[in-house]
Amino acid sequence: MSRRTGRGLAPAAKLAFREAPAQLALLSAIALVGAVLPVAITWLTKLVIDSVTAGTAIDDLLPLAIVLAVLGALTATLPQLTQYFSAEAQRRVSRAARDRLYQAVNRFPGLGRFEDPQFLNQLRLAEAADTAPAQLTVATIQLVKNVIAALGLFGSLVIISPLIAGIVLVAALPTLLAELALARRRVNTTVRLSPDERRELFYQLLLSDERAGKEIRLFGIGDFLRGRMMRTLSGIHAARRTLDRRELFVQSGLELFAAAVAGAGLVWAILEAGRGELTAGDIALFIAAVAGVQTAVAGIVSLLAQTTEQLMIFDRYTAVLGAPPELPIAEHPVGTPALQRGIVFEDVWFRYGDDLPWVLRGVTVTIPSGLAVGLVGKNGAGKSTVVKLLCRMYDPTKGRITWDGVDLRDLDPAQLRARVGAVFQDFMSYDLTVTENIALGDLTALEDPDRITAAATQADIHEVVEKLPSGYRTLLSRMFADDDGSDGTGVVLSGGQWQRLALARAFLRADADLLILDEPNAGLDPEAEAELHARISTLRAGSTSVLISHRLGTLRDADLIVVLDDGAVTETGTHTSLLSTGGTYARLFTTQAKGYQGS
Ligand SMILES: Nc1ncnc2c1ncn2[C@@H]1O[C@H](COP(=O)(O)OP(=O)(O)OP(=O)(O)O)[C@@H](O)[C@H]1O
Repeated sequence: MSRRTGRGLAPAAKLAFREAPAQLALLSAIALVGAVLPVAITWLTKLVIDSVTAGTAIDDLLPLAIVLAVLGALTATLPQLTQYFSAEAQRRVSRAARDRLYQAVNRFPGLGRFEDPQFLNQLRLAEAADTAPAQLTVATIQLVKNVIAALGLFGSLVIISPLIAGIVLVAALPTLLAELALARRRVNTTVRLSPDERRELFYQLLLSDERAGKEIRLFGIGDFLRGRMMRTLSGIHAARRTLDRRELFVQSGLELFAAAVAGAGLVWAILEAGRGELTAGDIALFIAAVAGVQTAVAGIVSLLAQTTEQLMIFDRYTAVLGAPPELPIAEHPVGTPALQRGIVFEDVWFRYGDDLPWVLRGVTVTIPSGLAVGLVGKNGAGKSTVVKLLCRMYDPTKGRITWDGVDLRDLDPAQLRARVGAVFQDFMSYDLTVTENIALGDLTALEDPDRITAAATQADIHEVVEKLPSGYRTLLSRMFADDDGSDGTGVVLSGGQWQRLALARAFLRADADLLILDEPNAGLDPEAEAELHARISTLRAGSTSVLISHRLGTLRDADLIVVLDDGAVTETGTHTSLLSTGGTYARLFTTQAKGYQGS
């Protein structure tokens, strides 16, 4: 166990003892009893045998036999008690460990970590490590127990034959080294297989996903995906098989070696007894002590290996917990005041990774406070990226974005986001009730049905909701059943209806300083789209909005239209001024208008 890995033991034990103090204290007490019992039983057995062979009266032997029987019964119950209390400790500690892990995950301010495969591998290992603190602590307690037991039995062996005692001890050394090497190999294999296991999980989820199911069936790609999943699984199994084989050979070899040492010791003891050097009780003590020491040493070795393995896994857990925020958070963030003047992009350059192409190339644009700004551009021009930067999901690679003159980097991201309402292009549909789906926009509305209804009405989904089986309490899911189990099928909305719910979620923040709608009308019919825009202009009159749409007609009333082309702003102006300039906007608009007129 390296010193770096070993350092994880203290925080793991601290967490474990804080979450399950009673269980771990009981486990320690049970372990102590379990450590002393084998030594006591071994010596009592010798005493009984020697007394029998010396012809001691049965009345004197009976109390000894009863004590032995009681100790035997106690020995039999200890494993069950150990199992019960360690399972309970495991549950309590892993619950706390998981809670901490996802608190840490929630603390990452941006999206960068979730697009980093290395971090995702780390996270997958950390997710599997929530049992590590309890396992480590229980293993350490068991380790101490085995050391005490081994010392007691070893002492007994030394009394009979220091030479054999020495041989048994030395014989344990290769086992220890081999088991530690195997433990390290096991963890390295798990780390190496983590990306494959994530991929295998991806295929599994895909094959049972309702949305993917449509394409899978239409294109007939189920067997293709299943084949890929099975190939990945075979690769994982092959790696694990290689490891298992190695363990089989190493461990069988070690077992044979231990048996040979014990056998040789037994032959020696019988020869000694033949020469009258050892009594029958001595032989019984010898056999029990050799077996006991070997079992205890094997236990120590396997616990050390387990501890090493768990510590290496716990290392990944602490790595995720200790990962710094991927966006620098100002030590003393400036409060985010209500937007007065506007948001300014100052020569903003952005790419998603150092080895990826530039997505924004020197964007300089002002979103003046109180105006509705339309963002227009071809697919991949960088519109949604601008939106993500506005919410500070990422920081510009070069340049800066200011909120009333303050760099977004100097603001507290949570405060900034509290001032923004948004419907993203890839908005979420939650398998929750209608109320919950809307209230996620502002959790304070969860207990305020009037606000929920008002937001739903503004998004023009109220009437649809009222017709649902349980109105606003209807569960929108085919994946989960209602809690009361009365409706096993759940309700599914149409694409446009989901989009309206996402709008309602954003409208809960109707007084937000900035409302961003990234193609909120993609799933809406033309009438609904016109109504939506009329409603937004009334609702947001005098407030700042950024609207993205490929249907340029819906943006013609925007106070300012910004055209983005290949990551750069190429035109800005009103609909009328841009049409008269005859640039990209004019070309796109005229093409669309012609399309609608059928000419
Ligand atoms: N998370 C990401 N990681 C890497 N590249 C990305 C990521 N998101 C977007 N991109 C790339 O950035 C470019 C701009 O994408 P963006 O989504 O901003 O365009 P858009 O103008 O909103 O396009 P559309 O009209 O199709 O929605 C694209 O080339 C895309 O491949």
